Amino acid sequence: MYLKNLSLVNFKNYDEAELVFSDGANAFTGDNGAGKTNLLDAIHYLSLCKSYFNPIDSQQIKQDRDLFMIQGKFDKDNQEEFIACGVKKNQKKQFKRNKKEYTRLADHIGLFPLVMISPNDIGLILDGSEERRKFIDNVISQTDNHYLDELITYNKSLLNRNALLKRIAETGRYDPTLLEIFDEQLVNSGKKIFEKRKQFMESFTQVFNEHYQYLSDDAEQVSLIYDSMLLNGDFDTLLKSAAEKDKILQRTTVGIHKDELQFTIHGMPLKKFGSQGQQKSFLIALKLAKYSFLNQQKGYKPLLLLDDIFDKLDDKRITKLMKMVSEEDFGQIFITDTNPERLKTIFNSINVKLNLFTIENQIIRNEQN
Ligand SMILES: Nc1ncnc2c1ncn2[C@@H]1O[C@H](COP(=O)(O)OP(=O)(O)OP(=O)(O)O)[C@@H](O)[C@H]1O
Repeated sequence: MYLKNLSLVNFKNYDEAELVFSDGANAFTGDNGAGKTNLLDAIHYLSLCKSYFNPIDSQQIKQDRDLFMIQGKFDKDNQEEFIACGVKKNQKKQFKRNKKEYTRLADHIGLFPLVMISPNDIGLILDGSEERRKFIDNVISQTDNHYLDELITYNKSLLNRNALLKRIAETGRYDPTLLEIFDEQLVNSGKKIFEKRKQFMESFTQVFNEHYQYLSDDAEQVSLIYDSMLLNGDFDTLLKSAAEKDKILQRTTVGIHKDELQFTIHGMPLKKFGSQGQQKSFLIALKLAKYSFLNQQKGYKPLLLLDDIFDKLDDKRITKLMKMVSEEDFGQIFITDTNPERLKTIFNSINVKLNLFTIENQIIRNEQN
């Protein structure tokens, strides 16, 4: 599966743009603010119906214009697939596959899988545990529809239970039957989510380790550990024993909403002890593991988008990474960099053909390297 071409109208800083891609390595180069990341984001739209960076569709319309259009042709198993996305100010987003409009955007997601690696992702390491739970939830739910349903049910039950705990504290009154019902709902979906996360993490961690060790040349010992209260006991029992504490605190203190992914380097927390390059390598290995997982589950290779990937990585890691993503385990890739000479040198050194685009004042020139 690969994207053959892309056409834009009034998307972010572009009036109009037309690009034809190769099924291997493609790169966008230009100064800061030239619009390199915007092109990656347009590709992200075609694949996942939304921007990677900004959830508000209307803000992607070029300033002072009324609508944007993104169109692209994918090749999937030698069949052409024409995808079009249009957003008009104050109107619902239109999304079409082969000229037929989707009634549910969810039906499109997963058909053209994509993995983006961007400097924005550093929050996965530096921010709170919710970011890391979102990461695993996102990967699992891309290949398992039931998982998302269980998550929705769990979160609803959690809200209900917390609201009840608050009411109990405020009124002093207590309906044990209602609490039992919410507990049962929470335990039911919580256990399923826990089992899926645990099972997923077993294979994911292994692939992650392989990618990290390759990138770092086995120089560093890193680990990715799934930590859940449910590893220490049955959810039902844990919930019952925390009941009094929960009533005092007016919230549910045990459950899979407290799960954490621990990232360590040489046994110490990565957030505090990892260098910026090591943190970036960790992030890349996580995303590449996501890529491998989607590839294995879907049976075809997702697109891989690498935004500003070279900053903070040493030359050895950059070359290893580029070599890896250009080899047969990976498919079509898109890279952004401010420095065209660096890109040319790296791709020449690994003997891989690069389809290079140079962007200046909205003009996109294509030169084959
Ligand atoms: N809705 C919009 N209308 C007009 N311009 C926009 C809009 N959204 C973003 N831009 C412009 O797009 C430019 C940023 O583009 P982009 O992030 O793609 O740059 P880049 O080439 O990746 O830069 P860098 O090398 O700094 O990462 C900015 O100049 C910004 O003002």
